[in-house]
Amino acid sequence: MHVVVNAAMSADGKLSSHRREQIAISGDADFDRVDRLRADSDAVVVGVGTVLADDPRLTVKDESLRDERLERGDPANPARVVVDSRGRTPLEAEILDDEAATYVCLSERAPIDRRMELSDRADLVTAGEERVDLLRAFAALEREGLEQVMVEGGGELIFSLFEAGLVDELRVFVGPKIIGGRDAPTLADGEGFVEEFPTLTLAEVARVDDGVLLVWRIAE
Ligand SMILES: NC(=O)C1=CN([C@@H]2O[C@H](COP(=O)(O)OP(=O)(O)OC[C@H]3O[C@@H](n4cnc5c(N)ncnc54)[C@H](O)[C@@H]3O)[C@@H](O)[C@H]2O)C=CC1
Ligand SMILES: Nc1nc(O)c(N)c(N[C@@H]2O[C@H](COP(=O)(O)O)[C@@H](O)[C@H]2O)n1
Repeated sequence: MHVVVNAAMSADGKLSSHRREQIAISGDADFDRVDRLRADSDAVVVGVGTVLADDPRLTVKDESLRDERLERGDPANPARVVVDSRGRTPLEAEILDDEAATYVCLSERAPIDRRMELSDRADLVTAGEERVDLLRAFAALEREGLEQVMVEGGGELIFSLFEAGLVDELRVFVGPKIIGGRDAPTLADGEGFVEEFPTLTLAEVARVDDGVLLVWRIAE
C-alpha cells in the first residue's frame, strides 16, 4: 500500500478555523490537482471529525477524470473510508451516498445499533479496542484491494498515521490566508511528538494559485 496525505493549510499552518468549519484555502488550480490525485487513488480516507465538520462527498468532480477511471476498468470514484471509532458517522452523511463504495473503520467501542445502521450503507472494518488500530485497519483495506490510498485529513488522523508509520508522502498546499487561533486544527494535532520526530525529505516545491505546493517523502 502507498499512502499519500494531502491537505491545504493557511500560511500560519491551520487546516480550518477554531469553529472547525470548512474554509477554502486552495484556489482553482489546487482543487484541480486534488481532483486528479483522487482520480489516481483507490481510496480516499478521512477521520470522522472531518465528516462531522465538513460533510465531504470525496468523489472525483471532473467527469473526464471519472471517464478515465472507467476506461481502465476502475469504478468512477475511488472508495471512501471513514476512521470512526464509535460509529458517529451520521446516516445522512454525503460520504454514505451511492456515488462510491464506502468503508467505515470502527473500534470495538462502536455500539451494536450504530453498526447495524451503518452496515446498510457501508462496509464495516473493526480494528482496535478504544480507537481504530490504524495498522490493522489499513491492512484490512489492503486485503480489499485498496493499494493507492489518499488521506484528506483532518489533523487528528494525520498525526496518528505518522505515529503509526503509515505515511509514505505528504503533499501540502500552503495558501494565502492567515486563520490563527490556538485551538484551530493544524496539519498534525493529536498528542504531538516529543522525540523520534518523523523526518521528511523535500521532493518538490511548486507555485500553485497564490500559494505553494510542498511535496515531502518520508526520509529513509
Ligand atoms: N484544509 C484541509 O485540507 C482539511 C481540513 N480539514 C479540517 O479538519 C477538521 C477536522 O479534523 P479533526 O477534528 O482533527 O478530525 P479528524 O478528521 O482527524 O478525525 C479525528 C477523529 O477520528 C477518530 N479516530 C478513530 N481512530 C483514530 C485514530 N487512531 N487516530 C486519530 N483519530 C481517530 C476519532 O473519533 C477522532 O476524533 C475540520 O475543521 C476540517 O474542516 C479536514 C480535512 C482537510
Ligand atoms: N484540498 C483542500 N483544499 C481546501 O481549501 C479545503 N478546504 C479542503 N478541504 C477538504 O476537502 C474535502 C471536501 O471534499 P468534497 O468537495 O466534499 O468532495 C474535505 O475533506 C475537506 O475537509 N481540501
